[in-house]
Amino acid sequence: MNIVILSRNPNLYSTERLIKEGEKRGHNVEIIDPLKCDIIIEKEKPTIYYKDRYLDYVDAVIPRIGASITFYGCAVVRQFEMMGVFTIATSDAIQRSRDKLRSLQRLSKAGIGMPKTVFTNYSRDVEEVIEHVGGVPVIIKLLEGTQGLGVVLAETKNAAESVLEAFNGLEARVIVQEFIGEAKGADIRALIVEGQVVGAMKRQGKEGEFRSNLHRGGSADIIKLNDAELRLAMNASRVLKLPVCGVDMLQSARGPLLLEVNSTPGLEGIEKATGRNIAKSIITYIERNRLL
Ligand SMILES: Nc1ncnc2c1ncn2[C@@H]1O[C@H](COP(=O)(O)OP(=O)(O)OP(=O)(O)O)[C@@H](O)[C@H]1O
Ligand SMILES: [Mg+2]
Ligand SMILES: [Mg+2]
Repeated sequence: MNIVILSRNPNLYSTERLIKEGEKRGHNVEIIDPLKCDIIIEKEKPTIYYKDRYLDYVDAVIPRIGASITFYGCAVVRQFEMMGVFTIATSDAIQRSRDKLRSLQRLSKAGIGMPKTVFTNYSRDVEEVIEHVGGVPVIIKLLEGTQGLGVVLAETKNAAESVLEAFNGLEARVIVQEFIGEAKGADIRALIVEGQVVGAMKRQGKEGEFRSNLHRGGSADIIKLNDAELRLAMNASRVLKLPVCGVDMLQSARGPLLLEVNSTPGLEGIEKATGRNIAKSIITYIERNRLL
């Protein structure tokens, strides 16, 4: 099979692992920078031009699209879809998952537990907003943040007010969320392939840090999920139509609460914490499904 990894950086752990496992199984795996693709649209002959050739021989794509190039990256994935190429994440699903508000709205409708969340357009009635989520402390989050940047813990009403004012001044859209103190600075990342959990880790923020992101200095350990956690992870993958994804959740007194679903989950943390070969699971998933 000819497999294309859409990525800007060939040296990332995840990219290297996918190439290695793909080649081990006899596939030709190529990395293509989506920003260097020209999308050619005409009647009934969609194609993609890359460097000096047409990408008309590709059987499957693995999008690894960074948040900063979502628009262009998704346009390239969509073009592959139009060409009948199998993708492990559709352009629509990637785009939807990048917006936390849009995702949470869909997931709440599907009955998935989550921290109570408010989206508001102005900062005047901060008191009411804070009341909606049960009082301070509250979490304030940029809708399109990643790696824990743009996630703020406001411990007092004054702090919440200032943060909301600052984000408003920058015209940055945010959600206000109930702070789940029981999580104690930890969260769970479940890695899903083909709709099933193939590995899970608990990430613990460093001392004094409420964010558990590995990029913020957190550490990770393998964890066995209970039934409620397994169900939540698989439901989230199904609702957002992301058969391959990373589902983040918090453990709370009222059971697991969904934080977000990542359409391009990193493999390094989860493979190292669990000892599982997740790259191989992704390749075998492609083998089983591209002919469907
Ligand atoms: N409502 C909350 N209550 C308690 N802790 C929270 C809450 N929301 C987020 N956190 C903590 O902050 C971290 C970052 O939040 P979140 O995952 O929403 O942001 P992100 O920037 O999108 O991160 P990622 O890199 O995983 O995409 C979480 O992993 C969790 O540890
Ligand atoms: Mg995120
Ligand atoms: Mg997260």
